[in-house]
Amino acid sequence: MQYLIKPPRLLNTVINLPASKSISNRALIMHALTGNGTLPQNLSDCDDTEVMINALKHMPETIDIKAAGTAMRFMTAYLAVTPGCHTITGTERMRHRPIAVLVDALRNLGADITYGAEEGFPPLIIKGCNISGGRLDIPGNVSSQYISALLMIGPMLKNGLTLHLTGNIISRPYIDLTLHMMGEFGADAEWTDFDTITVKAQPYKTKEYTIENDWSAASYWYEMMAMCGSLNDSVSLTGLTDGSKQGDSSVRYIFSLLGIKTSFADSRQGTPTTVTLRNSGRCVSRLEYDFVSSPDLAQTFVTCCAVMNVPFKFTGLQTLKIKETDRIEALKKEMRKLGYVIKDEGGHTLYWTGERCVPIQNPIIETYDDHRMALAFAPLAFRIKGLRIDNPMVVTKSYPHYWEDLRKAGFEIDEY
Ligand SMILES: O=C(O)C1=C[C@@H](OP(=O)(O)O)[C@@H](O)[C@H](O)C1
Ligand SMILES: C=C(OP(=O)(O)O)C(=O)O
Repeated sequence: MQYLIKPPRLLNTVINLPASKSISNRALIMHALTGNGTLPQNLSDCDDTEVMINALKHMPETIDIKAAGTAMRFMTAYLAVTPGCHTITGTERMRHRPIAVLVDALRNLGADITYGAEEGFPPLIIKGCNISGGRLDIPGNVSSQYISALLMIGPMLKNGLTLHLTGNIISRPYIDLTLHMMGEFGADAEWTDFDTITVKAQPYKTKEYTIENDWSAASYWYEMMAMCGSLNDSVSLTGLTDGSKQGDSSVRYIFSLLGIKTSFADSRQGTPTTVTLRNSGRCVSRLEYDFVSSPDLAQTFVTCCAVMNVPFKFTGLQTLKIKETDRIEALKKEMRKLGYVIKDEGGHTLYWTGERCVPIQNPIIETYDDHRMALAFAPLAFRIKGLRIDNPMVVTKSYPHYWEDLRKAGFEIDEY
């Protein structure tokens, strides 16, 4: 199936964003480790959180985690300290997303995990047992989700846990988010050096918890504001917090360089409120940015900057090739269809010098089972006539009501 997307003339709408899947999936693990208490409120209704809710509720012998990276990594650590024997598997892509760093770390701590097929990749067969914990060196340059997964079981280990992260630490705000939430759930976990984290053997406490909405999802509305470019347009997004611990809240600063102004209805830090976006019409002529702390925003800015005719150099993208698809290749290929020649360097940088090629008429954007391909390309419809998105339902991984929200905002979406 494809969606043909026609934009509205004006963008004036209020959007209730989905809840953050990163916060939802952390809250679910911590809630499960407390053993009781009320379920966190405002959990995301996205696929990646639904698989986690079902896995924790039913604990079947074989857990199919589908395409959810966080759920795969967090559940692996959780199952390692939970009685019972489980196989955890996922989609074809998930069975090719590396997990050896986490499995090695858990095994070094005493966990009983075997590979069900290829060494280093899911499926995993995990027998829960008592792990005493201790100190461990672990690469911090592959996926922060391995670190978060280990940290979250730290309070349950007899000797607590000290992680020494080696290599260039990537996606650091996600580790900080984990530590912050662990503190909210009563754990004692903190950075004790710039590369070392210590978790005390101090159990979680039950906590009533409400999930903040998703700043990564907000990025697509920022992109639409930048694309439509009229001073009379405005988009309001609900449930976001000034001073959010979500790393992707940095989107507001990066988009300020592209002219988008952000204002909070309630300026008290830490209170979820409505955020209003307006376009000032002022924009930098070139953008350089290091996305090592916010890799999920890369697609938003690659698509947006090129179509706004802002040459760019984006670094820190080394993790993009092991996400839902190889995002470096997917971006280069699909942007070429639109007439933009994006180049990569060393597997960690994407840049655009302004070079153009002949665009395809009525282009069909492939989404490669990657929600962010659909989410980031759809806003380009403001500038690209006849834009179609292939397999548009991929958005359910993080933002199930995206297309409904676009329709609400006045987009016409026809199905083919
Ligand atoms: O911990 C998390 O919630 C996430 C961490 C990031 O992954 P990496 O640490 O693999 O970059 C991010 O890309 C992902 O969408 C969510
Ligand atoms: C990379 C992502 O998700 P995950 O790694 O959790 O599958 C994402 O949502 O962009």
